Amino acid sequence: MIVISSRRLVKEIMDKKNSISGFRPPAYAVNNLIYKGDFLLLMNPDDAKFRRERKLIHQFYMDSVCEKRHLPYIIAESAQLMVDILNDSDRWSDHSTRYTNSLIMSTIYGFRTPSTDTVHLHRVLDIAHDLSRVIMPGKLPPVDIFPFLNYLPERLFDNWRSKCRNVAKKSDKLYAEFLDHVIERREKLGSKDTFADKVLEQKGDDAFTRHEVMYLLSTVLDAGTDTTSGAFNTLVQMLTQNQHILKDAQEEMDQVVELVVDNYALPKGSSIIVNISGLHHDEKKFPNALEFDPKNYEGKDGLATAYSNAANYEDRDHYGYGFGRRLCPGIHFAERSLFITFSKLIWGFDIAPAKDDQGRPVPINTDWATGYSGGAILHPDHFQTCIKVRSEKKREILLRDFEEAKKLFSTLDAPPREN
Ligand code: HEM
Repeated sequence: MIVISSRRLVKEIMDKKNSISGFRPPAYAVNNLIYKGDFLLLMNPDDAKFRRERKLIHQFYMDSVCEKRHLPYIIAESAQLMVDILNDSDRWSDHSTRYTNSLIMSTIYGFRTPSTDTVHLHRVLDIAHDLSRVIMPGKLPPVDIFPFLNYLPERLFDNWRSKCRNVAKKSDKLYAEFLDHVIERREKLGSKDTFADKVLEQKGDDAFTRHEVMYLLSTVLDAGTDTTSGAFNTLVQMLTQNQHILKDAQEEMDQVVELVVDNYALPKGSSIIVNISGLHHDEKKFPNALEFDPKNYEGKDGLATAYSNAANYEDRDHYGYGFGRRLCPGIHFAERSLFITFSKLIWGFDIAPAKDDQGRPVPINTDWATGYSGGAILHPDHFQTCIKVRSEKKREILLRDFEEAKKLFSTLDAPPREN
């Protein structure tokens, strides 16, 4: 096992030698028992299916498509997010989950998640929760390292096989229902130019099996949901704790936005772990690395896409979207989504620490070792914050934006009913 904590080595190994470093170690339980070989994140770059899937994702979520097709949905969904926060600020985090789920669902399947009560949202979250409980470190026997464990009765290891199969059953049911909704719609109305339509339109050698389609779509759904809401929730936490940064950002926004709202040998087969946290806390690069300080990125005015493949490793901004062969194919989409929601939030709202009975700010645990948890993606643990609209005029603009967004929402399907 090799751990990399240097920008230069990330460039040399993960980017330049990506035909070697983009492989994945085996993960029998998840890959075979749950996803039956159809989980993109565990596929290897020499697998033709990996290349076909990444190509389709890239084609549908690349820069120009985001700009033309997806941006109106990002703007419309973020308008609802702002109004949801306006009306129900205590549940801002639930609303950010609804936002990310609805946005990606509408691009994949052509129906949205209008409220935090929408049934399919809870079914998606429930499966993600079951999955993270099954794969939590220590829960599965290390069959990838000691294959003989596979031959021992599963009851010795907390019935791990049955647990994986149960997750697969629940997940198969949900993603089959989503897919059938699209297939039925295509029979009646033809293509709605969603990601599912594009995948179903693949012909001949490029055609996917039903199971492959279900899990290509669900991978994009999962990869695009928790990641984006995790970033949003962490921003709210950092702004709650760093009032001076919020004020500076609001001042900047008010000036601009009142007009428009809108040399190592790597043994073959080694597992390489890029120490992203270490890279982001490198004191040579960021002397105040433990502070939330956007000034560390001063002058980097482009989206992360602009720096993700920088020839000089020192020019890269951050590694949040990965690197090389496995660079996040949703980067163009996610960047627009985060830029728009972050800007609207800062422009429209004051975000301040909640106060206790004696008027003292309620402390927030931002220790990265103890204050964050989750499955594959870490989110801040629950914290108290107080979010209030900055002025009546801003409230009016946010409500007006939402009325405009409803026109676009009416072109999408109603969420399918559970079978
Ligand atoms: C803030 C938001 C996001 C962040 C920080 C993020 C980050 C990442 C990272 C670090 C990886 C590489 C994981 C690995 O090496 O195993 C990745 C992979 C991936 N991301 Fe994203 N992502 C985000 C949003 C999205 C969105 C919106 C989509 C879809 C539109 C998406 C689709 C994917 C897919 C399909 C993969 C798997 C690629 C592969 O295995 O080769 N992501 N993402």
